[in-house]
Amino acid sequence: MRIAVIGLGYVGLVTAASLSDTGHHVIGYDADTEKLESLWNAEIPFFEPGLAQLVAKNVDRETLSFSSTLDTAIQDREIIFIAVGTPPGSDGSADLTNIYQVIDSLGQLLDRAVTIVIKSTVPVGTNQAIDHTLNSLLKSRGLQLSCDIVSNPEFLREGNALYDVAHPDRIVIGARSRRAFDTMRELYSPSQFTCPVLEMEPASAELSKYAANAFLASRISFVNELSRLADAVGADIEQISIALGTDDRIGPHFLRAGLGYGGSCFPKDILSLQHMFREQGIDSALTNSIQQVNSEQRNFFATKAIRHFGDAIDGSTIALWGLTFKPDTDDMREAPSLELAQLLLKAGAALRLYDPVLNAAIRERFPDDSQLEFADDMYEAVRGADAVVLVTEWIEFAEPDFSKLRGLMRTPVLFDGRNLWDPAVARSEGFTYYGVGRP
Ligand SMILES: NC(=O)C1=CN([C@@H]2O[C@H](COP(=O)(O)OP(=O)(O)OC[C@H]3O[C@@H](n4cnc5c(N)ncnc54)[C@H](O)[C@@H]3O)[C@@H](O)[C@H]2O)C=CC1
Ligand SMILES: O=C(O)[C@H]1O[C@H](OP(=O)(O)OP(=O)(O)OC[C@H]2O[C@@H](n3ccc(=O)[nH]c3=O)[C@H](O)[C@@H]2O)[C@H](O)[C@@H](O)[C@@H]1O
Repeated sequence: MRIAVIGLGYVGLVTAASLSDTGHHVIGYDADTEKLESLWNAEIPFFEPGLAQLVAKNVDRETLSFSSTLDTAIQDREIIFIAVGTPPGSDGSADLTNIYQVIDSLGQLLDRAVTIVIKSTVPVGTNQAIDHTLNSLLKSRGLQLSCDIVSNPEFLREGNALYDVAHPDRIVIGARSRRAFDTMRELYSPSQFTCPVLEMEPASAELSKYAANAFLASRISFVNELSRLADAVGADIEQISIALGTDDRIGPHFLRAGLGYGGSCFPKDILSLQHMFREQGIDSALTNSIQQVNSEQRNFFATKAIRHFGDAIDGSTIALWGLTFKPDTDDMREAPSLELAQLLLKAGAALRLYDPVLNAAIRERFPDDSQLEFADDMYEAVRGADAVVLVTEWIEFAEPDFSKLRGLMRTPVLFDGRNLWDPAVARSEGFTYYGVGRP
């Protein structure tokens, strides 16, 4: 099928590359000209494993290309995906400015009926409102055509995005006509999509996306809250998570205690969901507490370091390993490292920061502070340090050379914010070890 993808961020570019790889013909467009320049130069503007190769492969075989104008991007297309950002507004609701910019332009440019697919995460009612806006714009131009608006929320995880898009657990389609459902089924007909295709009303599709993210986030907050009790009573949250996860009714995923979730989506989508509850005048005590528990978790963990050092934290040097919100991405949106760094700096520690994908954009996210410096190597970061705080569980941190580490550090103390290391091994190597909810 002939497809346009508008918005080439994490979701848009992965969608464009993956659909082109299944044999569809895809043209991508983004309002950010620098992003397009990089793509024309075969550079991917962000880090996602495997994406550079997939883009290059499909550009080469001419199933994927990029356009500098919306007008050319949508010419002769059957389906137009919209995957622009929907960041949180000041009241927590999703800011739909980017989406409506695209819809207004489409209202001026379209001269044929197409299927418009909303991939961006949008509050309930948005698809219906877009339907009204776009089709009114077309009508005001004297055109007798009606575009189908389809909600097709995305469930990919950064760092795992190509796999997730190629092997989804389900495909959710919210539409109002048989024609739209059939177009989407044809789009997802390539044999790799063996999962259930769920057809529903757009409102249910929109809310399914928020429900999934809030539910996953609630599991994380639940284990994190429990980890504080485990810490206090000498129980081990890792063993408790296994005991929980082996119950078929619960399942093992998203039960890892740590520093809480970050990223562009859980925090913003929960704010947006809270806003929807407020708008309807419905109490949302459970949803409200997900985010509250999450931010408390950073304090809970920073307090371990602050208590360990006492007054001596002023004058101490602490290395932070892992800065991105999770491994295998360079995304710093709502990364726990940002909050943790602030808390430790405020307590008086000097910080040495390292991340495997450390780049200028990551450095810029931290305060310009004489007490904070960056290291280009994980061991360089710990030279003369009084403690290491493991913030993001990149694979390269999984099995450090403990004896080298001990030799480089001033005092051998580990704060393992992701329960990545075996406490018994760390202690046998001569380290004082603190995890999350572990005795
Ligand atoms: N990042 C993720 O893992 C996931 C994100 N989502 C949702 O997908 C949407 C996009 O998220 P990301 O890809 O992370 O955002 P992003 O910020 O990485 O990319 C958005 C892109 O849209 C472009 N854009 C903004 N306004 C535009 C316009 N008027 N015309 C053309 N391009 C425009 C921006 O320049 C940017 O390149 C959001 O609604 C998000 O909630 C859903 C599932 C997963
Ligand atoms: O809407 C979105 O943007 C996406 O949000 C999440 O994906 P993502 O944020 O990329 O990454 P996750 O793997 O879900 O991790 C989110 C955060 O939770 C944390 N986490 C995850 C799992 C866990 O057990 N414990 C835990 O603290 C991670 O460290 C990370 O900070 C969802 O998993 C995707 O399904 C969804 O499409």
